Amino acid sequence: MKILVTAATTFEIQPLIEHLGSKKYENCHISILIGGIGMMHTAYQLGKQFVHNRPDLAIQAGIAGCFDHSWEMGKVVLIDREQLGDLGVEDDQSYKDLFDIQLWQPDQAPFTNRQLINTFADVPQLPALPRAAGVTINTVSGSDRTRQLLVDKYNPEVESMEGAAFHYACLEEKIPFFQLRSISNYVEVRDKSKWKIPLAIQTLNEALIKYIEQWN
Ligand SMILES: O=C(O)c1cccc(C(=O)CC[C@H]2O[C@@H](n3cnc4c(=O)[nH]cnc43)[C@H](O)[C@@H]2O)c1
Repeated sequence: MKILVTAATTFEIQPLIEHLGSKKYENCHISILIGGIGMMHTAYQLGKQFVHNRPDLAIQAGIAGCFDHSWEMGKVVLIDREQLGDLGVEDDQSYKDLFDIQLWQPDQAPFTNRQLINTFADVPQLPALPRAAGVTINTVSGSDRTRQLLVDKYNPEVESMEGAAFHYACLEEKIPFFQLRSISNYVEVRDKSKWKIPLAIQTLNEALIKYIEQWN
């Protein structure tokens, strides 16, 4: 079993990297790919990786913002669907995405009804974690206007900068996959002092290590 673990930055999966150390698992081989922040880097790195070293399972792990203030920081979720939050056109006061202006069709592969859905088919021993809807953007949302636009249009629970690119690449290549996100902040008017990045990294890596240890 070849498992690829990918993250935007080394920082986010450093505890996993240290845990793996020189460990050898009998039943699997784990590769790490640091793909960089954002969709462009992620798509390029994954595309290259899948050509040269196609995994049996791909896992994307990272921190993220959440829209619901009742969620606790450090909550870890599995993303079961992704949408692109800022690929489109401005039309005076309104924003239209590529489906709205019919450049893309709602069910064009690998989209289903405008979404990049993970059915988790063929994922072995899927972690029993809450599932959530993701939206992926190029600019971390930091205003009430943008937050409301995304909520009204996509009804997301979690925001990241890489999720949709990962879903797209895995769906296109038919590689079983799952995306783990740990909440580091609320999507709100930007106040970096409220972000809980160390906590989110800790809980993210606990979930990752728990999953990987099943193969020991
Ligand atoms: O502004 C800063 O000083 C700063 C310092 C460290 C990290 C950041 C980020 O914006 C992290 C982006 C990174 O983490 C994911 N992430 C985390 N929270 C969010 C969010 O609310 N919206 C979108 N992405 C988020 C993202 O996937 C990136 O990989 C800033």
